[in-house]
Amino acid sequence: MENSLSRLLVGLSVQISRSDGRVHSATVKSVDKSTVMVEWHERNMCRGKGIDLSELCILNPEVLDPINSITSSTPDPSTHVPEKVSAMCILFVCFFHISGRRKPVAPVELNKGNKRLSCVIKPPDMQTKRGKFLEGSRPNQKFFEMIQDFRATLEITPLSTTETIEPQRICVCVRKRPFNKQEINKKEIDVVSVPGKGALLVHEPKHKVDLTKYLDNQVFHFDYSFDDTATNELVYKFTAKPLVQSIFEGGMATCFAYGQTGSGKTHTMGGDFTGKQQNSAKGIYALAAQDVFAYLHHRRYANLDLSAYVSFFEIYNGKVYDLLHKKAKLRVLEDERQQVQVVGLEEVYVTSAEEVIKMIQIGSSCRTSGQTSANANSSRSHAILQIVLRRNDRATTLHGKFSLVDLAGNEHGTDASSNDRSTLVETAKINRSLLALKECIRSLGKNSDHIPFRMSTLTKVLRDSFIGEKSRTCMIAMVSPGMTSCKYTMNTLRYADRVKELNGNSKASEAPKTQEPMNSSSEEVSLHSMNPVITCVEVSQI
Ligand SMILES: Nc1ncnc2c1ncn2[C@@H]1O[C@H](COP(=O)(O)OP(=O)(O)OP(=O)(O)O)[C@@H](O)[C@H]1O
Repeated sequence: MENSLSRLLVGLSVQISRSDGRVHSATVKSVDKSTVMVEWHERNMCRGKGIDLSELCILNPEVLDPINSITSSTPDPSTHVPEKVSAMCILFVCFFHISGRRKPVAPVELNKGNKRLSCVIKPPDMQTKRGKFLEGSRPNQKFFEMIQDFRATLEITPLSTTETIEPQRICVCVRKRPFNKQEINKKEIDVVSVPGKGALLVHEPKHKVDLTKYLDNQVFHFDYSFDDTATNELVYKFTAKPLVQSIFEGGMATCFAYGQTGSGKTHTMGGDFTGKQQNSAKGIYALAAQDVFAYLHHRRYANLDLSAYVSFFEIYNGKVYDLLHKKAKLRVLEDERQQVQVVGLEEVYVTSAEEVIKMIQIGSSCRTSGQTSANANSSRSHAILQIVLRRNDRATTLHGKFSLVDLAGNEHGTDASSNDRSTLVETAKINRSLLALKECIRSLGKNSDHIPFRMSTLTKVLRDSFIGEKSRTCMIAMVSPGMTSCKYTMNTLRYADRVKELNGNSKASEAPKTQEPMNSSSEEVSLHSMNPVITCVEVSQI
């Protein structure tokens, strides 16, 4: 039966429909049960995929013609009638299936019958692998294949390390983390594609009312997009690194890691994990500290006579806890001049990046093991590491500050599964602070006089990050790749998109002109070439 059908169809030019909606011609190569393998040429490559026979018939009703013409014409004695009849039967069944009976078919049955894959036609040894891959069943196999099919059409432009970095007042980036072991074991589907040039796509699996599966492919554009192979060093280079220089020029810099729990915020900021051990030297905190000391020891800034200090604290449920002082509870006060002070916050004088890394380790361990329920709390608290530059004068005047923030998981904003009172209060606080943060960055982007920093403890303690011409902000939105995180991924991207959208629309958001980026190996640059006025934001004692 299959042979007959193959003979009738193989070599035919047919129209095929791609998961991105394109319809184009392809050639039938083989028929296997109800799946028709087709091939076509695209970008100098031979590509192919399997299509359900019923689907092929919808787009190509003329494939029925050869049979019709055979049956309507005078019988040819040389033709093997039983074969033609069986082929006709298959096509008839297929046509019948499409025109009337498809809707009531249960999705499971659709899954079984509608095997569809997209692949680049490769040499025979690779095709064997493809066969094996086809056999592997996974939940939502159809969606998996549709995404693969879509990805095959994407042009990938990897982020080059030599790419020039545009100075921006507000920079918004996105980073996709790789699958973890658990997700691989569960055969999770990767619904996020990062083609590069700041773009990121979410292939949101959806069902039509008749249960037909389709992908809602949504594109987002950011300043930079990092795929799951990006290292912390690469992410740092394009995000926080450009901000280091601004604190030496009297500015306030802030770098936020935003995203769902488990999306990689702590990995990015605090350093990657080897088992349960975190390598604090490999996170953005440590990489920024290294650059701060490189700048501090450079001749360009030597005359400023600056010293570096570190503080590390956590905001949980609107309360501030000092991570460098056994989680001591601290008070946030504001004076009549709107200067905000975290009373008693330990600011440790540091002389090297290694010392900062030690502080990060102390603070991180305090964050995760300071309380019985602290592990759960870590994803519900904001952790803030501040590297402060002070002048070596009597008042140790504040010169510049870099705040690196590992935000609480944003999924609480949409997760209403718990009605436990304390969780609801906690959720409300997180939502409020994330909303306030967005509003403050928005005001910064607009150069607005009114900064709604009083909306939350987070924005109160970061108040000086949102004021002044030299404030610079970077947000790294983290996303998990899996289909089960799709809803949260979309929320993260919409939030980040909103921040970027404001940035893009606002003329005032253009980055203030800074000096040429400093190269530690470059010749000494005279202080005359620097901005003549160094703005100092003084923190008054309350
Ligand atoms: N880019 C990455 N490469 C490899 N592993 C990663 C990456 N990002 C995250 N991970 C791993 O994923 C797990 C969760 O990451 P992480 O703890 O950083 O998430 P999180 O967003 O900080 O979560 P929470 O909000 O609960 O603190 C960790 O085991 C981490 O090592």
